[in-house]
Amino acid sequence: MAAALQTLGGGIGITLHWIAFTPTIEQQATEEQKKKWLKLAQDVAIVGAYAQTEMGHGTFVRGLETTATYDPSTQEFVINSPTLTSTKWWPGGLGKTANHATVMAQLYTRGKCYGPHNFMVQIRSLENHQPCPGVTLGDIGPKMESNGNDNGFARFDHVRIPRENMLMKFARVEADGTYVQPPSSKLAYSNMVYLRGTFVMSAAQALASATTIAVRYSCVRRQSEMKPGEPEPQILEYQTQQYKLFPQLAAAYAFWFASWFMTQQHGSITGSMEKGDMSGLAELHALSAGLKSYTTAVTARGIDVCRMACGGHGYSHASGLPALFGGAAALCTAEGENTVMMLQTARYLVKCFAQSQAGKRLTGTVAYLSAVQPSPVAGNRNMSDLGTLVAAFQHRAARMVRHAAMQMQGEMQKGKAREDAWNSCSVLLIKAAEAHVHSFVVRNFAETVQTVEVDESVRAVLTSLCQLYSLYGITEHAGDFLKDGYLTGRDIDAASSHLSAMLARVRPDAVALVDAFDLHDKILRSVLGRYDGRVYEHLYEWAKKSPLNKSEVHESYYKYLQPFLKSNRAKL
Ligand SMILES: CCCCCCCC/C=C\CCCCCCC/C=C/C(=O)SCCNC(=O)CCNC(=O)[C@H](O)C(C)(C)COP(=O)(O)OP(=O)(O)OC[C@H]1O[C@@H](n2cnc3c(N)ncnc32)[C@H](O)[C@@H]1OP(=O)(O)O
Ligand SMILES: Cc1cc2nc3c(=O)[nH]c(=O)nc-3n(C[C@H](O)[C@H](O)[C@H](O)COP(=O)(O)OP(=O)(O)OC[C@H]3O[C@@H](n4cnc5c(N)ncnc54)[C@H](O)[C@@H]3O)c2cc1C
Repeated sequence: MAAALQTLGGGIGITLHWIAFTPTIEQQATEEQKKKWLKLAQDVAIVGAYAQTEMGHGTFVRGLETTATYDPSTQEFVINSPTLTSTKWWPGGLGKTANHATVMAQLYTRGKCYGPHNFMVQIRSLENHQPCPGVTLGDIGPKMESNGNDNGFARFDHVRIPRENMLMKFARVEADGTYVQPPSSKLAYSNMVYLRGTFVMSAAQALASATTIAVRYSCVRRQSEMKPGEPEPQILEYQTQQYKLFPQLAAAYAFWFASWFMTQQHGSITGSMEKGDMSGLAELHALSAGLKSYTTAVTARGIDVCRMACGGHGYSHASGLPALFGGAAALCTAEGENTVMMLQTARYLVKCFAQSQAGKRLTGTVAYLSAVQPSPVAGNRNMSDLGTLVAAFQHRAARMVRHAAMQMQGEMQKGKAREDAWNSCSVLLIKAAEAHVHSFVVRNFAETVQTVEVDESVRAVLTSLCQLYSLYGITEHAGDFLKDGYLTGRDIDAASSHLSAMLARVRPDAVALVDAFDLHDKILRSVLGRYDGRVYEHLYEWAKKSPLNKSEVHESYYKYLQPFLKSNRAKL
C-alpha cells in the first residue's frame, strides 16, 4: 500500500488504479474479460479509477443515480448521469490521470432495475488523453490532504459501451437483455470488502509510522528539569510521554497482527466462495467493516496524539505527522464511512445474538457471544494474565451486544417498527460493535504473541506490549467493565498500577520496537523520525528550503507591508 501511495508526481495519482480498479477486474470480471483488461491494467498500459461514489451518494450504494440501460438492438449499455447529484465525485485518479474507469451504475434491462453493477468505461483517448465523446471530467479541487491525488468528477451523457463491458463474473445480461441473477447481490460489493481489509494494514502502517517518528524524536528531544540541577532528560523519560505513545505503539502491533488475520480470512473465505460456498460472506463483511472502522478511527486519533507529543515541531510538515494524520483521516471516510461500517457490524451481531438465543451454536469471531456467562463472577482477578484480560473484553462485548439487542426488542415490543427501533438504539449498537471489534483485536493480539515463532526474549516484549494494550483499554473504558460487577474497583486499580509497570517495562525496548517496523526514512518522510537522529541540523536545512526563503525580503513587503508601514508612520 505504501508503494502504491507514492504518486507519480503532483496532480496525478494511480493509487486507486492499484488498490481498487485492478482488484475490481480481478474479482468481478469473467475469465474472458480478464484476458482483455487485466494484463493491460497490471502492466499500466491503461490507467483506471474506481468510479462508484457520486456527488449525492457515497454511503447508500443502492441510492446511486448513474444508469446503465441495456439496448438489445445494438447489444450495448447506455451509461448516463441523469442529474447533477449523479455526477461521479471523489474517485481517485478520475480527474486527470485515468483513461478507464469501473463505473458503478443502476442496471436497467427490459424496463426493470436490477440495482448497482460494475461497468468498464473508457473515459479518455489512448491517443491524446482527451475525454471520450459524452464524457465530462475534472478534478474536485483541494482537499485536507493527499493533494497529489487527482480525486475527480465525471459525467456521462448517454455514453454507449458494448454489452461485454459489464463485469459479468457474478451477474450477467444476455444478448437479448435477459438478466441472470448472481449467487448474492452483494458480490458486486466484493471489491469494497477487499479494500476495507487492506485498510487495516494501512492503519497499522500509519500508526507504526507515527509512533516511529514520535518515539525516536522523544529520545532526541531533551526538555525541562526532572530534578533541580540535573541535565534536561529525554522527554520519553516522562511517564506522561510514555502514557501517550506506548498505547499507540501497542495498537500499531495489535492492528498489524489483526491485518494478518484479516488477510488470511479474506483469502480463505473468498476461496470457498470461488467453489460456490457463500456461507462465510456475512462474517467477512462484518469483520472487514468493523476492523476497518475501528482501526482507522483509533489510528487517526493516535497519530494526532503522537503529533501533540512532539510539541511545535510535531505541528511542522517537517515532522511528517500532519500529512500522516490527513491520510489516516481519509481512511475513516473512504471505503465506507466509519459509522456506517460499524453499524453493519452491529447488524451482524444482533442477528448472531438472536440465533444464539434460539439455541444455535455460534462460530468464528462471534463464538464467544454464546459462551460468555451473563452473570458476572466478581473477585480478585490476576490483571496481568492475558487470559483474564481477553475474557474481560469478551464479557464486556457480550454484555453490550445483549443490552443493545434487548433494548431494540423492547422498543419493538412497545410497537415501534424494526427500522425505528434500530435507529433509536443505534448509539448503543455502535458502542456494542466497537466493544466486539476491540475484544477481537485483544484476543487476536494475545493469540499471536503466544504462538508467533520468535525468540523467547522477543515473545516476552510482545507479551508486555499486549498486556499494555489490554490494560490501557480496560482503564480507558473502566465503566463498561464495572457496570455489571464483572470487574471491581480493586480490579481497575490493579489494572492501572500494572499499566504503569508496563510503561516502565516497555521503555528500554521502545526504540527497538519502532525500528522493528523497518520504515525507511524515504517512507517516513520525517525530519523528527530520522533513523540517524540528526534532527536539528536537518530541521534547519529543511526550513531553509522553504519557498519563502528564496529571497531575503519577500515581494509581499514591497506590495503590502511597506506602503502600510509608511502610511502608519505618516500619521505619527
Ligand atoms: C508506511 C506507509 C504509511 C501508509 C499510511 C497510509 C495513510 C493513508 C494515506 C492516504 C489515504 C488516502 C485514501 C486512500 C484511498 C481511498 C480509496 C477509497 C475508495 C472508495 O471510497 S470506493 C467507494 C467506497 N464506498 C463504500 O464503501 C460504500 C459504503 N456503502 C455500502 O457498502 C453499502 O451501501 C452498505 C453496506 C452501507 C449498505 O448496503 P445495502 O443497503 O445494500 O445493504 P443493507 O440493506 O444495509 O444490508 C442488506 C444485507 O446485505 C449485507 N451486506 C451489505 N454489504 C455487504 C457486503 N459488502 N458483503 C456482504 N454482505 C453485505 C448486510 O450485512 C445485510 O445482510 P443481512 O440482511 O443482515 O443478512
Ligand atoms: C480521500 C478519499 C478518497 C476517495 N476515493 C474514492 C474512490 O476512489 N472511489 C469512490 O467511488 N469513492 C471514493 N471516495 C468517496 C468515499 O467512498 C465516500 O466519501 C464515503 O463512502 C462516504 O460517503 P459520503 O461521502 O456520501 O458521506 P455520507 O454517506 O453522506 O456520510 C455523511 C454522514 O452521514 C452519516 N450517515 C450516512 N448514512 C448513515 C446511516 N445509514 N446511518 C447513520 N449515519 C449515516 C455518515 O455516518 C456520515 O457521518 C473517497 C473519499 C475520500 C475522502
